[in-house]
Amino acid sequence: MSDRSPRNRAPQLKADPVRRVAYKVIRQVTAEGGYANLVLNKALRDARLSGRDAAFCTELVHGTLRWQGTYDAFLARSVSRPLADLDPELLDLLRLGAHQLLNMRVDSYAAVNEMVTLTRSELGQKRTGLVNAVLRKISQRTLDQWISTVAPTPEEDLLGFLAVADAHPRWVIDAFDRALTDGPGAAPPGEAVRELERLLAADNDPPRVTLAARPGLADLDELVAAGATPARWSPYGAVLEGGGDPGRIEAVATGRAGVQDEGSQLVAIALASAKVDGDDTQWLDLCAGPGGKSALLAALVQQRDGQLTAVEPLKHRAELVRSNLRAIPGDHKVLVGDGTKPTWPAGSFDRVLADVPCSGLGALRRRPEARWRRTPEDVVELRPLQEALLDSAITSVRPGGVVAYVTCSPHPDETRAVVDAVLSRRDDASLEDARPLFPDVPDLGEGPDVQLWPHVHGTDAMYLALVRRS
Ligand SMILES: C[S@@+](CC[C@H](N)C(=O)[O-])C[C@H]1O[C@@H](n2cnc3c(N)ncnc32)[C@H](O)[C@@H]1O
Repeated sequence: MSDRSPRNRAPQLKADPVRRVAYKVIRQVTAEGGYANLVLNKALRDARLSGRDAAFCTELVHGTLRWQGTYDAFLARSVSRPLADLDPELLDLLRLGAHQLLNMRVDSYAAVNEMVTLTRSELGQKRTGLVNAVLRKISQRTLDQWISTVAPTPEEDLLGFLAVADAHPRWVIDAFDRALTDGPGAAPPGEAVRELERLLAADNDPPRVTLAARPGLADLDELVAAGATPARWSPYGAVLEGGGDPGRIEAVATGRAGVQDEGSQLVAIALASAKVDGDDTQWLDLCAGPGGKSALLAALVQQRDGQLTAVEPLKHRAELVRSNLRAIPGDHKVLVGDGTKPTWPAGSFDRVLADVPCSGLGALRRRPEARWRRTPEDVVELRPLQEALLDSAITSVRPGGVVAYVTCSPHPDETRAVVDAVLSRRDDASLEDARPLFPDVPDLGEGPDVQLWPHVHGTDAMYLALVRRS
């Protein structure tokens, strides 16, 4: 963020409206479990912030949330009582101040004064002394100096150092390290640490907005004419380099194109392009909400005169699937139901997507708060459902048909471990090499499953295993 003189001005009596909006958004995320992107977009609209003010507010919110755990480690050294004893609203103000002092080019004097003024207006005069004192302490060191103060040295504990320096919970770093060491597309021996560092850095960069032209309804030229650049591998993908509101593009507004990460497009295309002999008209999306992949699959099966059935247990998410399918011709069905309890006969489908609920650790770039909200227990708790859904997907596909097991997480306990466990109990299904279904995509390793990475492919960390029913 560049130095913005209006933000570096002398102390104000009234709180800066942009910082106030940022603070309110952060409160809704940390106290009420809101999703930063949704809450922020609404708050920017309600406060009519645009241009530089909107960009400043976005950086305040995203940066503060992304770096939360690291700032807490610094704050714990700067406050005389345990952080857990601080009022949560005060802690959020301190985190917001720390972000401006350590990661944005805001003048320290201005940052502290603005936060004191904001404290006075939001929490009353009594709290201003503590905020002033703590933020002055924070301002006495640079980010690197703070990291050396609180983190283990890289020689002592490299992953512990990276957890602080790159703002990821330690358990997440351990999982990424495992995936990069022995998962599909593992880094060459000795390279895993460098890869891990690149991955963590990529997670701290906001992703570019990628669009998918729905086959038969829009083509890439139309998106390019609207200012997008063709994506690297998806024949339907285009990137809005400068960001901006995708809804202004007519094809997106009318549902002929959608916003979809290139990795999500690639896994759906991979399922659609696996070789299947015989009938190929009945496709199932077993975990469909909100329906990004359903839309791409429905458009593709429509070109084969076929039909997509999409299943989603949550009514409001099933509505989102319907809305995503609204522009796609054909007799596609959206069922509100539990994918582990099929209401259709076994072997009804030629292709099945099981894009199972997961920790989402592959999409940390787009969800700034997610890394601190998820816990290792989430991964453990999701496991039985993931296994049951893959099992049900295999039962739902006919002999000779294929299942794509997909997660937007590279955590080994959600990817290979699930596939191995399910296949070890079934003698009617086996794993196939999925790499040829990703033509031209580099660095897919030894297979047979595929792991995409933000730092290698610029996509979310999508995982795909291709299972064929015998
Ligand atoms: C990773 S998301 C799917 C994303 C979707 N394929 C897309 O591209 O938009 C997983 C979905 O599975 C749904 N889900 C949860 N439990 C389920 C179950 N028992 N059966 C089917 N779907 C389930 C969740 O509600 C969520 O919408």
